[in-house]
Amino acid sequence: MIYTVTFNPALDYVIRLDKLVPGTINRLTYENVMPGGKGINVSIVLKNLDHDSCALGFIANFTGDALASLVSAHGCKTDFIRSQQGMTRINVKLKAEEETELNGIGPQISPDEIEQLFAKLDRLVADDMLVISGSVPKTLPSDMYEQIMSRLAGRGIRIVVDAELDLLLNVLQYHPFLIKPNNHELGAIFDVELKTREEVIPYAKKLQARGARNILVSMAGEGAVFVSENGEVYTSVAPKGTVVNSVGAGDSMVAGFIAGWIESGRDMQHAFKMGICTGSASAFSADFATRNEVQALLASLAE
Ligand SMILES: Nc1ncnc2c1ncn2[C@@H]1O[C@H](COP(=O)(O)OP(=O)(O)OP(=O)(O)O)[C@@H](O)[C@H]1O
Ligand SMILES: O=P(O)(O)OC[C@@]1(O)O[C@H](CO)[C@@H](O)[C@@H]1O
Repeated sequence: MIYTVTFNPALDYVIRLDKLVPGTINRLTYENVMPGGKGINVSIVLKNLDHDSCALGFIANFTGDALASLVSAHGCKTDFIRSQQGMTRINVKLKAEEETELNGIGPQISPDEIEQLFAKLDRLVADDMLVISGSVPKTLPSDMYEQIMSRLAGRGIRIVVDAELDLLLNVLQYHPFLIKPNNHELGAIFDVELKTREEVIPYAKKLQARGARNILVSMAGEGAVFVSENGEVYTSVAPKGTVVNSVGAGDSMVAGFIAGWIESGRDMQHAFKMGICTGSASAFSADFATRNEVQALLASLAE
């Protein structure tokens, strides 16, 4: 079974307007509420690709109810923990001349609620896959990723981590199956700017050497780089298309990689291509990638 953990889920309020003028009333030309949070996005895209998963995380209040029903409406299994204080956040994704994101705070999570999450994770068994991604709200201990990974170490569970800086660096000692920084996050770790796929390769190898088994570096419109635990290096351009909504492209890529890895009998190169095409298919549509959209991009990449 695949599980995803989202510590701080969200309702993504995606809005458009021609021009944002601060200090005035701005009228929207488009609005949509989507379930959000990185692990939840992975679960939704996995479902679009016909793979079941169970979304775990903390929700609270009426926004939490709305989130849970939206995720279920996508056909995803959920096992959320209900926090008693605060509310599931609303993250504003504003698209005008520039893209601006306002990510909310999220609920207060008690030690007892954290224990409830650990109890759920203790039920995972060998060959399960666990995706942990996204920020940790301030009311949770900053070492939540490490606590989970040390607790699950040695049990044959493949863990995928999509997180930034220290959250990522501190778990490498537990040998995650896959990590997915983008080129900016990878560059920030080594204090360099990485613009091309060729520039990314040596730094991906350096980060992998700190403990990750496989590393996938996403580069938005520039494509991606993959370094496997057997030393294979794959690079690819991104498929061509018009970007409609790139929120969650990275999460879609993670879902596509996992789906491709499972469907191909663990072929890393196929997983890599499927990851790229799923990320791009999501970027090219208002909603998340569908199976047909991914297949079409896979065909275009092969040409
Ligand atoms: N402009 C684009 N054109 C084509 N493909 C794109 C574009 N943006 C994203 N993608 C696809 O999605 C993948 C992941 O994108 P990106 O590198 O932006 O991830 P990310 O930074 O984790 O994104 P986010 O945090 O918004 O989910 C890319 O490797 C690429 O395959
Ligand atoms: O605040 P975090 O947890 O870092 O990111 C949350 C978020 O921006 O990430 C997803 C896109 O990847 C969105 O659905 C969501 O709003």
